[in-house]
Amino acid sequence: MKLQHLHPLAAELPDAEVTGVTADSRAVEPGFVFAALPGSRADGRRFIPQAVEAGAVAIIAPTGTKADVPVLESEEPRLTLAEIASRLHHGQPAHVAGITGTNGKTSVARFTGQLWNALGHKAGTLGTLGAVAPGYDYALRHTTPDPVEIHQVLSTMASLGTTHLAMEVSSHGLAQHRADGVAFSQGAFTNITQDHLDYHPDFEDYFKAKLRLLTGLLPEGRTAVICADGAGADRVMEETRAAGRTVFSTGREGSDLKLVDLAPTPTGLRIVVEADGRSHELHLPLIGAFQADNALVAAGLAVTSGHDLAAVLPCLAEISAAPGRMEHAGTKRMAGGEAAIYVDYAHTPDAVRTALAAARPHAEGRVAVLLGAGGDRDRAKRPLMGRAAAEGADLVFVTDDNPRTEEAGPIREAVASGAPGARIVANRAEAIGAAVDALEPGDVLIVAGKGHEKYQIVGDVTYPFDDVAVAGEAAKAASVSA
Ligand SMILES: CC(=O)N[C@H]1[C@@H](OP(=O)(O)OP(=O)(O)OC[C@H]2O[C@@H](n3ccc(=O)[nH]c3=O)[C@H](O)[C@@H]2O)O[C@H](CO)[C@@H](O)[C@@H]1O[C@H](C)C(=O)N[C@@H](C)C(=O)N[C@H](CCC(=O)O)C(=O)O
Ligand SMILES: Nc1ncnc2c1ncn2[C@@H]1O[C@H](COP(=O)(O)OP(=O)(O)OP(=O)(O)O)[C@@H](O)[C@H]1O
Ligand SMILES: N[C@H](CCC[C@H](N)C(=O)O)C(=O)O
Ligand SMILES: [Mg+2]
Repeated sequence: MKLQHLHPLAAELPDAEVTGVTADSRAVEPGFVFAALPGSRADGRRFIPQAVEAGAVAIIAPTGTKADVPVLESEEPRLTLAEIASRLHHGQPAHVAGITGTNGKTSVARFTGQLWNALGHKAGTLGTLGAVAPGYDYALRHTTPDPVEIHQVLSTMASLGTTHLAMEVSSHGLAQHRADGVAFSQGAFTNITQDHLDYHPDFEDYFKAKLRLLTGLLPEGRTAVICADGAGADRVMEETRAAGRTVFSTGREGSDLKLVDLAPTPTGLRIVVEADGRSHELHLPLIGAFQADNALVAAGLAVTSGHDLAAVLPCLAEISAAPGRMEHAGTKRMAGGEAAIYVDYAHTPDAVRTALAAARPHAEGRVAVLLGAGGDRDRAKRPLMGRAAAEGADLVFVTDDNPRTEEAGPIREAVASGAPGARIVANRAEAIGAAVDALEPGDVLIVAGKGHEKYQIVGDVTYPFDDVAVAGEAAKAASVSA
């Protein structure tokens, strides 16, 4: 594609044939445009000489940047990169729902994809679990990858015939304009509570970043499905309406798909929903009351994408949870009865609270929890996660969860400072073993924080580690044989 046709900022530049775009100088090939972005660890402008050496024909960079090749000077270079990536790797599924919120994005994306597939579409998902569509499965390092990767994935999915995509949009992704080149047809907002205050200067900045999906990236006149329950939901709905987008609200406080009753059953949740002036009773094959909120947001996306409620609701009976979200990992069998062990991806204070509340109705005995907190991430959430654990569980084990480049001991101490009486066991496998050993008949254990993750990151090394496998083995080892 011709450089001049790529972007208005290039219209007056000398012409060149462009073969690709990247923000990483190490990935530049002849004919590429290199986006030189000031970052948190490095300044991309330092790598302009290497990029030119490798064959870059133009540079995207902040206003005032000089180079030996033409420069697209931009006040918002990350936005310009996203716009150019979407033009170069053009084509996307015709219908894209963007999903944000602190917790529940992966679950909503997965449910929405399942509903669309059940309704006869070729649907995919993009987010924490990678990019997945019929005939396509691609691993991603980020929930919302950088714009070049987003548009390569979207373009491939479209060429494989995917018509509908449910896409998670993280606050980092929003703050860094990673998804600004995507044409969203619908938006969704699950909830907002504390996370990522290592990256966002304060909660307000985090809130505004998330809101931008609905008030900025989603075009005016489009519909946003919003869970009306929880702190912040009123403001999200108000600002979304004020920005000229239509709100479809769900949950106990919702007015379009209203949850009026919920009861756990041995295999899931029985819910009653009011919609279109009628009451509908449904069974969801999902463990955890919070999953009803996620399922209703997904149902809202399916309905507002053009399906009758009467067609959508029966499909909810067939949905399945994302791996690592209240996933049953094993059962400890003892002389007097059994104790169940679930793995859950709760890694924020609110998610820990929610997961433990979800476990309580399934426990005839005590609720136990095992948790840690990630290194190189929000430090302020650590004692709050500990406190949520102490308040929601009868037994707390604190251990490691991806210490990354931080010293693990102080992270454990910070979590435990919110949970007096917690047992601290550094090694995660040993901690899981100790927690399983402590279980008595009727107890339920939640192994929190890593969910589907198959690794433990210590320093810069990623070791294989799988909560589901380790907990399953521990349950077997601790069980009395029949
Ligand atoms: C804080 C953060 O989000 N940082 C992301 C951001 O990095 P950055 O812009 O600060 O990059 P930097 O390392 O300072 O480098 C600046 C620029 O120089 C370039 N560079 C660097 C070295 C070199 O030799 N040549 C070169 O061109 C880099 O490519 C970059 O463009 O852009 C990079 C390229 O896209 C990302 O890899 C990086 O993700 C870091 C590693 C990360 O861990 N991000 C996590 C926290 C994240 O994004 N998580 C969210 C949310 C998770 C959730 O709640 O679900 C996600 O969407 O996954
Ligand atoms: N609607 C909800 N309300 C509160 N907590 C929830 C909700 N949905 C999920 N959770 C909790 O959050 C955890 C993560 O869920 P999920 O992976 O769906 O969220 P996410 O927003 O995609 O997370 P991430 O930001 O890491 O990608 C779950 O394991 C559960 O503990
Ligand atoms: N997307 C989240 C995942 C956190 C999962 C938890 N296991 C951790 O490492 O903190 C993050 O990167 O903050
Ligand atoms: Mg996710």
